[in-house]
Amino acid sequence: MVCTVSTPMASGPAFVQPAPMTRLLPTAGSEARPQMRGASGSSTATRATATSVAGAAAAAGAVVGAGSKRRRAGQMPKVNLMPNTGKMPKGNLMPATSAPTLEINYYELDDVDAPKILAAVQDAISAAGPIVQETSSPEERLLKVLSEPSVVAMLTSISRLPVFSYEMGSAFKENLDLLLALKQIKYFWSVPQSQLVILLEQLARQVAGPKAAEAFGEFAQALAQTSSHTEMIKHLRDELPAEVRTTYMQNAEYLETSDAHAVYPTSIYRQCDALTLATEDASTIEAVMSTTLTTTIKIARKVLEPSNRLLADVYTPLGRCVAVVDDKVEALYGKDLDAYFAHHGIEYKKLIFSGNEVDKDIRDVERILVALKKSGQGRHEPLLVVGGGVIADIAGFAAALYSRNTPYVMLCTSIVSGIDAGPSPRVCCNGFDYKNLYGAYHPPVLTITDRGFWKTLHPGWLRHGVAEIIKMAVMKDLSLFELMEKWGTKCLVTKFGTVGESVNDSEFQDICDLIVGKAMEGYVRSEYGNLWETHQCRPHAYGHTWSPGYELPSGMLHGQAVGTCMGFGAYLACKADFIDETEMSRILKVISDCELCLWHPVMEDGAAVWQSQVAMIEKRGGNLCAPIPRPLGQSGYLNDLSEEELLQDLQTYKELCLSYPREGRGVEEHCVDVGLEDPQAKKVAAAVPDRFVVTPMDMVASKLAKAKAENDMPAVADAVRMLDSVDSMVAKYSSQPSEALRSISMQTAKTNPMWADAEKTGDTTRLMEAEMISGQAEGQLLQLLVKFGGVKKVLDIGTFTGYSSLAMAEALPEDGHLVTLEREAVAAQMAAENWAQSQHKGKIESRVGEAHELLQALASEGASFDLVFLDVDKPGYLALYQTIMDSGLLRVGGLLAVDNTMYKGEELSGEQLSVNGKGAESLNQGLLADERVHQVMLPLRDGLTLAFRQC
Ligand SMILES: C[S@@+](CC[C@H](N)C(=O)[O-])C[C@H]1O[C@@H](n2cnc3c(N)ncnc32)[C@H](O)[C@@H]1O
Repeated sequence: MVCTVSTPMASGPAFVQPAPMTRLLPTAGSEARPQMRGASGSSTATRATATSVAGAAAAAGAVVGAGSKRRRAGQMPKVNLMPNTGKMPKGNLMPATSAPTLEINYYELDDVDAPKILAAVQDAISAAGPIVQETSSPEERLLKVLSEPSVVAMLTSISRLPVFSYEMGSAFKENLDLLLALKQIKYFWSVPQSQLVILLEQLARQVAGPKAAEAFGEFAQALAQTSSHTEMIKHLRDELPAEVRTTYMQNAEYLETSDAHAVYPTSIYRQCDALTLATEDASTIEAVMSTTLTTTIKIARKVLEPSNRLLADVYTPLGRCVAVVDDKVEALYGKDLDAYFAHHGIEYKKLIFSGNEVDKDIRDVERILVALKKSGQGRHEPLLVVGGGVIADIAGFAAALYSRNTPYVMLCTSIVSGIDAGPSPRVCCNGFDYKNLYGAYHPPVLTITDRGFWKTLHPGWLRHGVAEIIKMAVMKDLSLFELMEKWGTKCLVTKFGTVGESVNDSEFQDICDLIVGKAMEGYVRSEYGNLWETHQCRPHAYGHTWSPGYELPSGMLHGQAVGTCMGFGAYLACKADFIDETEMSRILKVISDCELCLWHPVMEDGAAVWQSQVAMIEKRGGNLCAPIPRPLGQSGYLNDLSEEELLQDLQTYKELCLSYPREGRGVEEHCVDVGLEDPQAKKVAAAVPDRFVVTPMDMVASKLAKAKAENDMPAVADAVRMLDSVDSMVAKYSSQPSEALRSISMQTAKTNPMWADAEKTGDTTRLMEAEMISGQAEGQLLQLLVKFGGVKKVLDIGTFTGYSSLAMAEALPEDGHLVTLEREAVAAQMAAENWAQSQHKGKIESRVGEAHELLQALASEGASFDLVFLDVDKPGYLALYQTIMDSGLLRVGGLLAVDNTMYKGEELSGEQLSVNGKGAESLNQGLLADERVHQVMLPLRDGLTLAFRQC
């Protein structure tokens, strides 16, 4: 699909086409200048300049001469300019001014003559074909191609065409790929060398077939290997033969005044035009301005396979690609993206951002802007945006803001972005708890939808996206509706032909593409003609009139809420005689078959639904303008619905829905059902003041949340300082350790180099670290437990340098006994040396070996302990725990203390657990499932769990 979006330049009074153009202003100089004409004046000098330049182009064989000019650069509306006769047209009540009006026209372009353009392209391609296959260097071949008279003629003449105009679109509407190439060829002078050759290849494919295109393709690949292929064509001018150079330069000079877009473009995807009318004394000026944007949409397959050139053709000429990528997409397809760009020799800079609704704040947009600046993003190079609806919205908005507008290519990876948010001109972010409060109108220059990405979508997300397809089908396309009736369920089950047997079902593959393409086409047909939302007849707002009032409170997925609103809209359409009952039933059935919600209990709150209608009327400029089908497949608008009627209609609609499967309810209706946070819960939590801050951790979390919301780095630093100080505070206000324990801490702190050597020499079986020591807070807790519990017999599993052993021994009574187990003889030896000076050393018995074996031995000796401290390698935790319990090593009424049960917070981070993290998790689960113990996990240091053996 190739679309040109043009905003209407004029509305209101009818204008009449002007007499042929003449200019009043001289044309010399480098800036594009407006051409101003008075009622009757003209400048022959200026006209002579234009004619002589046009003559030069004609001499080179240009297909369109100066005799056939248009005034429009882009697709200007068919305006009729008022003849400036000084007399008012009949029926006009406005008095005429006697002074002549000055009229400023900005551009002067050639007429579109499709057969001539086509012939010129054919001539150029057949002349260039043999040249690109020569054996000389790619650089030489390119110069030769550019010097070929028919190529010169084609390029210069296309550069003078209104390529974004309605006439151009109509002339080439039967061949959209040709139209797309011609739109860009206009800018040939300023595009990179590679880009021009890729465009020639595309032209060749359209006018001379795949074989001819192949030769250009090979040439493009050879050229892409040269160091200069990213340089603009105009930089080759001095290497061209003199007469060729002169022709190109004269063309450039001519364009400077007739259409500067073509010779000094800031963007090859948008143009401007205006009509300015001024009284002779310039005391009153009436002007209208327009912006014309061009965009392309492709429903494609296997976009990231190296053989697919859609992205490569955009980024090879630039030599690099800067991309904003959704973090979840990066996790799933990051390697494929890396490999794709590496294969094509394109430098790939990826900027990863979260694509969650909660991360759709203006600060998230700002973060993207900062990243773009850091990556040196240029205003000419299209940014690549890869992801779903949220990334499409925030990265598109960042692109709109960056350098006031930067083009971007949207690679849609979700169903919602693939048919709705992706090609949407409405880019935005949330603010002050309002969805999409800030935004701009900035569609991508290229949107690519590849449903291959949908295979990894949660089924709930697919359903939610299907709602948008049904929306377009009901409002715009009966044939799409019929496809959904027939294939909607299968699309859901097979994730649009991306899983199971359906992958090899070519007929179904085509059906899926057709459904996606038609949904997309319906969407842009509704949206692109009303780009700035300057009126409210917006068919794509079907299903979006009443549900905004209850979507958040219900916690429903957007698509599910849209389902309810579409169903209700269909019911109202039937009631208004816009559709008949059969059509209404068909609509409700498709919604229900696609497992979407028709009715949700939240709709019982009629007052809230009415409030939504009131808010919508305000938003829609005082009109309800609720889009509903009229008839099925076409759009109508409901404008009057009183509160009383609404409440009554909701009740009748509810009764109707109850007869549908699941009593009208959807499958996995709510955000939480598909693993997403409930946005309402999030909103409520965000609104909760600091009164819920009751612990230092709460305070840190609260500060960090606030800092995140306000992008406040000093507040982040403050939170970090607090976190760092927690251990010091615990140490400060806990009993102080003995001198012997202090000494063990100090000695152990120096051991790291020694442990590294010991591992290398094989003196230890594992790498030990000074940080393995338990330390003061735990030491004091263990001492307290020994004292409080009247403990006499302690088992310390994991001696290391002897800190926990000595700490507990110090607390034991004189007749107390502690057995400590250690696998590494070196550590056990060091511990013994550390206790050597302590008066409590006699209470300690050290055993060296694998804990498991040592436990078996202790058990066979009939040993039993009041307190067991477990602090060894985590993967063995659960097995050791079971041995301790099953063998009776921990007596009933005894206490088990286990260290590191929160293992580095791995489980909290949500990242994949390490083997140690998994070991800690297994033990935690084991404790939970074991009724013999009553336990509590304390967030002391790395987590310390105390488990009392009750039976
Ligand atoms: C974290 S450190 C113990 C720290 C000590 N409790 C303290 O208070 O400083 C773990 C010790 O257990 C030992 N260890 C690890 N796994 C073991 C096992 N399966 N059997 C015996 N000892 C083991 C290690 O060699 C290490 O010295």
